[in-house]
Amino acid sequence: MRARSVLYLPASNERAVQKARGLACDVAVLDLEDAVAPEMKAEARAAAVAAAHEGGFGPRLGVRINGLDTPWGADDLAALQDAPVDLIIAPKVESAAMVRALSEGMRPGVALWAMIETPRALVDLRAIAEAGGALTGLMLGVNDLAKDLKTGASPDREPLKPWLAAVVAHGRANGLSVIDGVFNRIKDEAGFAAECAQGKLYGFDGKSLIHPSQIEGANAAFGPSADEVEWARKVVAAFAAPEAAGLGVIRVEGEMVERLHLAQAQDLLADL
Ligand SMILES: CC(C)(COP(=O)(O)OP(=O)(O)OC[C@H]1O[C@@H](n2cnc3c(N)ncnc32)[C@H](O)[C@@H]1OP(=O)(O)O)[C@@H](O)C(=O)NCCC(=O)NCCSC(=O)C[C@H](O)C(=O)O
Ligand SMILES: [Mg+2]
Repeated sequence: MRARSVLYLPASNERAVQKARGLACDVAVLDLEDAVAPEMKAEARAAAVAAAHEGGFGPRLGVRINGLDTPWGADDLAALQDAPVDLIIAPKVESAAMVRALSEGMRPGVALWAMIETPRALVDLRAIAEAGGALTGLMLGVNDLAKDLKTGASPDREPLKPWLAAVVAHGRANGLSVIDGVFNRIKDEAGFAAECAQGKLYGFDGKSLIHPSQIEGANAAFGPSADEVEWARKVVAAFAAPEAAGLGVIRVEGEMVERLHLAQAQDLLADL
């Protein structure tokens, strides 16, 4: 299922919760972690459970819980046991054991996305990605990562590039969804578009978002472009032609095309 646009909103913000119901994001995530002040944690948890029961959020609803090593994480997980959510997002996952502990506390059928946002998670990325259980996705947390790595500011995320590639590689190797991190400058449309394009280039399925104004750009950037759709149709048509019967490789508009490209084209068209 598509996850081009993954919109966070504080579960404690009633107005944002209401607004999210009418938005075109692929996943809405009610946040219980960093967007909620410590004194509001219990109230936000109850609001998230109530909002989930009320429903109306579009394709998929997730809740980002607090870490199990905080005073709130276990209660968050327990409160979500009977709530109709599709996804639980766990912040600051640092080990396979953490993935297993989270999975054991979840209702079967609910998916887990692990946030990769600490240096320890980078070092143990392989074990986390291979942990199994309910894990179906990796989500980059660029704010925490930049803070803990002590990287400098950079217009094109220069210091994070190895980790963008590593998260995609470990995610793909294990059949997981891979979601890029947030872009904080809400008004910087050009910067956001450039970062979406970069995320797509690295192989991410979609982007974490913080404001409704970012949804349309993310859906466009992480969906196939008109040119990609046109090319996919040409590849499928070329392999369907009688002269391609029995061939593993053909030439389409001057380019070598193999059956792996046919499979890629068929996948792209199936997702439309
Ligand atoms: C960043 C914001 C606090 C800005 O809020 P505000 O100034 O109120 O925005 P607007 O006035 O432009 O809002 C216009 C309307 O849109 C609604 N709205 C705003 N944001 C959202 C949202 N995310 N989802 C749904 N609806 C939203 C407002 O309510 C207005 O509605 P209305 O008045 O009815 O028209 C705010 O955008 C915000 O809180 N964003 C989400 C912040 C968040 O969840 N952060 C935590 C996740 S990101 C993170 O933690 C990163 C990661 O862990 C890492 O380490 O990198
Ligand atoms: Mg974070």
